[in-house]
Amino acid sequence: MFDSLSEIQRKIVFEKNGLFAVKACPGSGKTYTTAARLAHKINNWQLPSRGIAVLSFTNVAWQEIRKMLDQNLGMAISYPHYLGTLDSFINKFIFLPFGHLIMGCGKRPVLVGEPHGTWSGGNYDYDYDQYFDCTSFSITDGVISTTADFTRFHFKWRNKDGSESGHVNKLRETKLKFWRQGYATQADANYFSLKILDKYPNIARSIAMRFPELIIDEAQDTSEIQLGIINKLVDNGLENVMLVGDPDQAIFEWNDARPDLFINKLNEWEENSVILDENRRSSQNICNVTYKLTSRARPSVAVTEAVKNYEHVPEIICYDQDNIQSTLDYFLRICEKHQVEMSHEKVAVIFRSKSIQNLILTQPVQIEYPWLVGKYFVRDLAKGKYMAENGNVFEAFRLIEKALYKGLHNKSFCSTNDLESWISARGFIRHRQEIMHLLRCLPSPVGSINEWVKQASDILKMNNVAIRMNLKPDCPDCDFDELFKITTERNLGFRMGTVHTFKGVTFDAVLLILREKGAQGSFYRTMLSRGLNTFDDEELRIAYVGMTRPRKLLVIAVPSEQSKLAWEQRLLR
Ligand SMILES: Nc1ncnc2c1ncn2[C@@H]1O[C@H](COP(=O)(O)OP(=O)(O)OP(=O)(O)O)[C@@H](O)[C@H]1O
Repeated sequence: MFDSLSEIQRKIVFEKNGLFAVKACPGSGKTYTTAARLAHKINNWQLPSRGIAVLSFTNVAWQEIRKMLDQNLGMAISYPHYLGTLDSFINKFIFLPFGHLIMGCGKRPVLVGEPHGTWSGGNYDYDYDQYFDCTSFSITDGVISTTADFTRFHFKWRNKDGSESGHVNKLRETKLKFWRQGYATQADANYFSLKILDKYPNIARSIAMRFPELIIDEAQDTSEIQLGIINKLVDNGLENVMLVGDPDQAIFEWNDARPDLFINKLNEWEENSVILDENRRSSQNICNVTYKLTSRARPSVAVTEAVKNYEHVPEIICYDQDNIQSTLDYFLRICEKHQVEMSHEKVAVIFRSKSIQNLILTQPVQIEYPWLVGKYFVRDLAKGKYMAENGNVFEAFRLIEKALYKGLHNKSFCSTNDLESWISARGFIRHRQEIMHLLRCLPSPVGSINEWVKQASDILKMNNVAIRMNLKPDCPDCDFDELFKITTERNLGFRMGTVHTFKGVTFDAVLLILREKGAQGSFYRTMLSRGLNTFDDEELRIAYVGMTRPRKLLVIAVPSEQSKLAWEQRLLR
């Protein structure tokens, strides 16, 4: 692992210390270098109860570091060091042990909402309780949405004159109510953690003692609050921080990413910082095209022997919405012609919008969901049965037991503790037997959901399970497959997913499918003709992350000749 490091990578691995940032282009070995630095540090570590924390943003990203260490050096990370997500670090060392000091609840808080579990709060359509899991607070204490999907809310956040609508205050009250009961979402956990470190500097000092070295991968995705937490640790004695990231790849699922935060840090620590600008993933042809979407003056240099001179020049093609299959066929023919092996590891179809996936899998674009607010356990029971029938009995069991708990106790959320106490009160064996019995007895998950719910209600009654199941009275009936079809890539032979799911991942060949507009509603061709680049707009960064995944083949598909022209003018001229 160490032998193949470039000179500048070696500097990062063996020499750099103190506070510094590494600004790097796609495929420049950010993950590889981070893993190598960690290995080198651990091999020379002298402190028995203090360690290095290596943090990334997604589970996929930190697992990639773990895999690189395991495969290259047979090394595993254990105490006193910590490898995981930044969120998990914040939860474990700040929020869960100390959250009660500041939340107004008398006990250790419980994390709810994704990724910790589904929140099903609220008892009627306009009940603000249902929004607890998709709202939080900003660094300046304003209520914010943590979902990009504003159709989830039954109201507008702003009045016509731009002022905050009265609904926002209702959301604030809901947040305070559930906080006092000890519930918090991940965004709340970050918000409170910054407040904890601010109010109790001793806690910040003890974390800086426990982890004298912090390495943050994908640091371009650090939010203002998370960066605030890192700054607090530095203010309280943390001496070694390495932030490694690429501002051109700052993209965030539910919020505008803030590449400027990383750039500010880079400027603040300029003297000690480093730039990694050799591309170890892609061909020079791909580098020559993709950099044109950024503000950089020159393409990065492709250095990997096996791909750097690969002859295929990225293509931009038009697709027909009603016949996306012909575009797929075209891409697969190119892969075949260039002898790219068709497999999930090597080939991917990547899109910005999930609606493209529906086109590929010929699923309905949108259906109205029949679930009633406050009765989401009906969905979970139906989904559990569907999953069991499709071979995923373990997950189905877990979904059904939590759904039953919520239905029987009229609760919005079932935490691990709730579930454990319920199971121990019922008796473990009886609990398992009853859930398995119900899983078997629930009607077969085919055809009409209305019909299924009627039959399932009777079955629950016969089994003395006292919960009432119903659906929205005026919702059109839908079919099980429409509701729950598990999107399977298995038969397609290649990977398929949104740009966000493939961040940091490498393929040999990529088909990137874009719509006319990004999710925020701006036309790509307008952004391109106005000369905007990845620094100006998150939609362009998302497209950039997608187009920098392949080693050898890149095909970008857009929906009209006009779009094609705009993309060609920017990337291919
Ligand atoms: N010094 C090196 N020796 C061998 N392989 C390397 C080296 N540096 C990087 N690589 C390889 O180059 C590829 C890209 O590296 P890596 O995934 O670390 O880049 P990255 O900068 O994290 O990419 P992205 O910005 O897209 O997330 C990987 O296959 C990695 O194993």
